[in-house]
Amino acid sequence: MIMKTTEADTRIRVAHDLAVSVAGALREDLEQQERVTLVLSGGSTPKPFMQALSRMELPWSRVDITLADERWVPTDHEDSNDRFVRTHMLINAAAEARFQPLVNDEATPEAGAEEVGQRLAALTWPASVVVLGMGGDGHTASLFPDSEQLADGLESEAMVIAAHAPSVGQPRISLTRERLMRSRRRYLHLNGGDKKAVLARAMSGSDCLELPIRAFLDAPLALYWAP
Ligand SMILES: O=C1O[C@H](COP(=O)(O)O)[C@@H](O)[C@H](O)[C@H]1O
Repeated sequence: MIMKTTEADTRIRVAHDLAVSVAGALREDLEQQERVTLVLSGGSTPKPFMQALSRMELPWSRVDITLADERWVPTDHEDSNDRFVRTHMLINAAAEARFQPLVNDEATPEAGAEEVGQRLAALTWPASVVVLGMGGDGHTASLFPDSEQLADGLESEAMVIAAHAPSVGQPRISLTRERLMRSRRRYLHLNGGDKKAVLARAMSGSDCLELPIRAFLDAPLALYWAP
């Protein structure tokens, strides 16, 4: 369920509002525990959010950052979420944070998933914050409606799954729904009327295989949206 909706008239403003909320949540948890885990999404939407968050004052050396999903491409590839995080998040004050990538040197996500899962298992769970995005087809992380691995990603108790979808070219690796839900707070960051309409459609139905974002609407989710 959408517990709280924060809207702003510009994408920069909503990105800043989200960064303030995430920083506050991390600070709160860092008062209680030594390390915290922050799970971020790739795609184009999070860039101003990451840049704003990177400037927030926090004990960043105690923050572990990882991703909700990744393309199985070299980390210098222009589509790499790893590269995106290093460019837009691990800068300014947040350069002190530790980053845990979702890729390794294996040729495929199937071959690499076990090692990635072991590394992620060593982080602090539940994660303090998961920031999700959503595509126009209702996918979130790399849980795509046209993926043969979707049902597994929604039901498996594994840390990660290898994912392939005809709608996207590159093989992917994705945290499962179970792992993304293993978090104290979840935020959904969207821009544009089209995505708002997709979310409204998701909220009025129940088939998670049609719109995978539905699988995250049965628990509190805070929406951050700008036109
Ligand atoms: O492929 C992906 O798409 C979604 C949304 O991306 P955006 O470019 O529309 O912001 C993203 O949440 C997901 O992590 C990413 O891998």
